[in-house]
Amino acid sequence: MARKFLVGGNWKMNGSVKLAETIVNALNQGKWSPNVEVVIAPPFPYLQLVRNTLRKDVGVSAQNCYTESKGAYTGEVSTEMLKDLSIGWVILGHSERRMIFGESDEFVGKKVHAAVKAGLSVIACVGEQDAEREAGQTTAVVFRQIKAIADQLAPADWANVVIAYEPVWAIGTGKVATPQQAQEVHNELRGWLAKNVSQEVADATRILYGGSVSAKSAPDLQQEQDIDGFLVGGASLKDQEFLQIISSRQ
Ligand SMILES: O=C[C@H](O)COP(=O)(O)O
Repeated sequence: MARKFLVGGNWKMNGSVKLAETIVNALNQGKWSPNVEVVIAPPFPYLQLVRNTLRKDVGVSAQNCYTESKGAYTGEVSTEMLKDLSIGWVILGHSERRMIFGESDEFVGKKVHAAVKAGLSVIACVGEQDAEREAGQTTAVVFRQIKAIADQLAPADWANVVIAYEPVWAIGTGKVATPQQAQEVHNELRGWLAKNVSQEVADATRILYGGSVSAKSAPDLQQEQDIDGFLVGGASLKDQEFLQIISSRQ
């Protein structure tokens, strides 16, 4: 089954009105293969500006949301608010949320459930830390993380979930996983879905790679069978490089 290649740009806590305008203009004028879907994830304050000015065939994503639809949760943003702004996507379980803000596997699973139930599409992140890879625990860690998500979902919910495999040691370090390293884990994750959810879900679910993706590394990475796209951090803030990454796939 053909899975449409997806390139996501996660700005993290970076950007400004000016940068948002620059990236929107570049994407609005950009040309790429119809076989590639593009989603960008600016910080909350820029979501509306970006959604209102960006071409409609490019998705806009939040970088987080809460499990509840409204209430006394100071500082949080609900799925309903995202929908109110016509934001169709949310990134959940990013390693920075897990490590800096202490989000547990279970909490990430609950957020994914809440977002899918609200009708949002989710990019759900998993990935091991350096020491875990060194200790031979990569598979155990990503299986534990994906299980906590799957535990909250019905098989049909997977139609709106994309997995992003982001080894923590490769994020923002310039130390990109080799295509073989990434392919190996993507294949394990797909196998996990086949065994624990269904073969159909395993075949249809897109698994993105994230971690120091650049215009240089993208062409080789995208050739791997189980790499269905990228979640790009730093390079998504550079409009021309981001366009080059999108165009690495035909
Ligand atoms: O969400 C994106 C990833 O954390 C990758 O970030 P990076 O491309 O800056 O390494």
